Amino acid sequence: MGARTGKEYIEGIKERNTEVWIHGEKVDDVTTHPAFKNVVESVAGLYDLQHEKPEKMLYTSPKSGEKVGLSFIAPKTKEDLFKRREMHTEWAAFSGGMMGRSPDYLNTSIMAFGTANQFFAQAGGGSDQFAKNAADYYEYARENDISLTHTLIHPQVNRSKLTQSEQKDPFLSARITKKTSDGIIVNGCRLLATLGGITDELVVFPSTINRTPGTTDDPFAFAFAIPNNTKGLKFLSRESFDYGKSKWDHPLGARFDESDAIISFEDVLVPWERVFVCESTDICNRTYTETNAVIHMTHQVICKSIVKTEFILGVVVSMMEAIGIDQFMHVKEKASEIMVILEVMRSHLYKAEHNAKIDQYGNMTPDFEPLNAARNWFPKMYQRMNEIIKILGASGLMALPTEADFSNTDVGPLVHRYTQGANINGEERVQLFRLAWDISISAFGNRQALYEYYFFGDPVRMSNAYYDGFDKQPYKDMVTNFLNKAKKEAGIL
Ligand SMILES: Cc1cc2nc3c(=O)[nH]c(=O)nc-3n(C[C@H](O)[C@H](O)[C@H](O)COP(=O)(O)OP(=O)(O)OC[C@H]3O[C@@H](n4cnc5c(N)ncnc54)[C@H](O)[C@@H]3O)c2cc1C
Repeated sequence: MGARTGKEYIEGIKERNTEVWIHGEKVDDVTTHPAFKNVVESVAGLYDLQHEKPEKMLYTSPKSGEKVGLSFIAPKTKEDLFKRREMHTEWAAFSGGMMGRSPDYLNTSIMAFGTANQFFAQAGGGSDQFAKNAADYYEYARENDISLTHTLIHPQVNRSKLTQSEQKDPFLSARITKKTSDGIIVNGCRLLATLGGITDELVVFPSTINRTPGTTDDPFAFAFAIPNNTKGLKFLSRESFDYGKSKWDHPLGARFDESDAIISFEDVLVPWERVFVCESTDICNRTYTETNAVIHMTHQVICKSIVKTEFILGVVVSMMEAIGIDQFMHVKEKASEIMVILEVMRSHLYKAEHNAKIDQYGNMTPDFEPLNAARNWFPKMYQRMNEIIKILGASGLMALPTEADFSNTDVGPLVHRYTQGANINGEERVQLFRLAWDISISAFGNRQALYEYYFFGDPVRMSNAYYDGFDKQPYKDMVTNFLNKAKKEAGIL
C-alpha cells in the first residue's frame, strides 16, 4: 500500500468503527462527530502532506519498493537522521508543534522495536516468536502506514502501593487474566491514549513503572499491538476542548484537540503474533532503553519542541509589536528568554545528530546525552514560555471579541476600532491575541502545558533517573585534583 493520503486515513478509521465513548454517549462515527472531526481532518492533513512534499516526507521501502513514510525509516547514516529531522519538522510545522502525537512519534518507536527485535527473543522463553512479532509489526505498520496510539501507565488509584497487585482492586489495572493457545486475554484499564479512538491501532507499551521482576508485577508486564476495533476494547475519551467554535475564534482548539482516552479491556484477546512481551517485568523495564526506542522517540520530540518554540516566539514578538511594547527592557528580556530556549534546543539537536553512532542493531542512533538533557529541560521551559505570553499579553488576552462580533453591523465597527493595535487593525490584532490565548489560557492551551510537562513521564522521576545515570566521577575528580594541588602547595600532601 505505501504512504497513505488523508482520505485513506479517514476511510480507514471510519471502517474500523472503534468503540469510542464521549460525553456519556457511544460515538457512531469519529470522522463526523463534533468532538473528533476537526482533529481527524488535521491528522488527514498530515497524511496529505506526505504526498504534497514526497521528496521530504517519503522514502523507498526496503521490502516492497513502494514509497513509505519517512518517519518509519531505520536510519543507517547521519544523512538519514537529517532527513528524518526534516520530515519531523514538516509535520510539526503543520500545527505549530501543537500536535504532540503526530504519527511520527510512535512510528520511530515501532521502527526501534522492529529493528532491535532480537531484544524481544529474551521474552519468548528461548523462542524467537516475540522477536519475529516485533519485526513483522514494524513491517506491517510501515507498509500500510498504520496510525497508532499508545498506553503506558497504570490508573492512579493509590501510588503509594509499590505493585499493582497491592491495590485494593488488583484487577483494576490491565493485566493478563488468561493465556490460551490463541493468545493472551487482557482485562482492566490503562492510561492515557492521546489520539485514542482516531487511530488504526493501539500499542500497549511495556510500562517501566512496574517494580518487582518475577513476582507479583508480571501479570501487568506486557507489550502488544492490536487493532482499535478489537472486541472488548473501549476508548473512554475525555471531554472535548474543541467547542465547535470557528477556527478564527479557537485557532488551535478547533483544529488540533488530539483527545485523550482511558482504555478499557474486557476479555480482550491479543493473538500471540501480536505479543512482544508477556509477563516479564524485567524486560518491560529495559525495553525502552535497550532497544534505543527512547532515543529515536526523543529525536522526534526535540524536533517538535523546536518548532513549537519557534511558533511561540513568532507569536510573542508579533504581540509585542502589535501593542507597541517591543522597546521596553523587561519585555525584550522576556522575549529573549524564548530566543535562548530556541537556540539551546537547536544546539542539543545539532550535537545529538552530529555525534550519532551506529548502535548494536545497525541503526544510526543520535547521541542520547544532549537529547536526554533537552527532554528533561524543555517541560519546565514550556511553562515559562506560557507565563511570558500571559505577562506580555495582559488584558489583551481577555479583550477578545469573537468573529461574530466583528461581522455584526452594530458592534462590529466598535470592536474593530477599540481593539486596534500599534501597527495592526482590530480584527488582525484580535486574531493574533486569540492565538496567544489558545496557546496559554484556553482549555486547549492548559492541556498543552500539562502535556508538555508530563507526556514523557514524571519530570521529577525523570530528573532523578537522569541524576543517577549521569557520569559524575570526572567532575568529582576535577575537584579532588584541584584540592590536592592546593594541599600540595601548602605542603600537606
Ligand atoms: C495530556 C497528557 C497526555 C498523555 N498522553 C499519553 C499517551 O498518549 N500515552 C500514554 O501512555 N501516556 C500518556 N500520558 C501519561 C503520562 O505518561 C503520565 O502523565 C506521566 O507518566 C506521569 O504519570 P501519572 O500521570 O500517572 O502521574 P503520577 O505518577 O500519578 O504522579 C502524580 C504526582 O505524584 C508524584 N508521584 C507519584 N508517584 C511517585 C513516586 N513513586 N515517587 C515520586 N513521586 C511520585 C509525581 O511526581 C506527580 O507529581 C499523558 C499525560 C498527559 C497529561
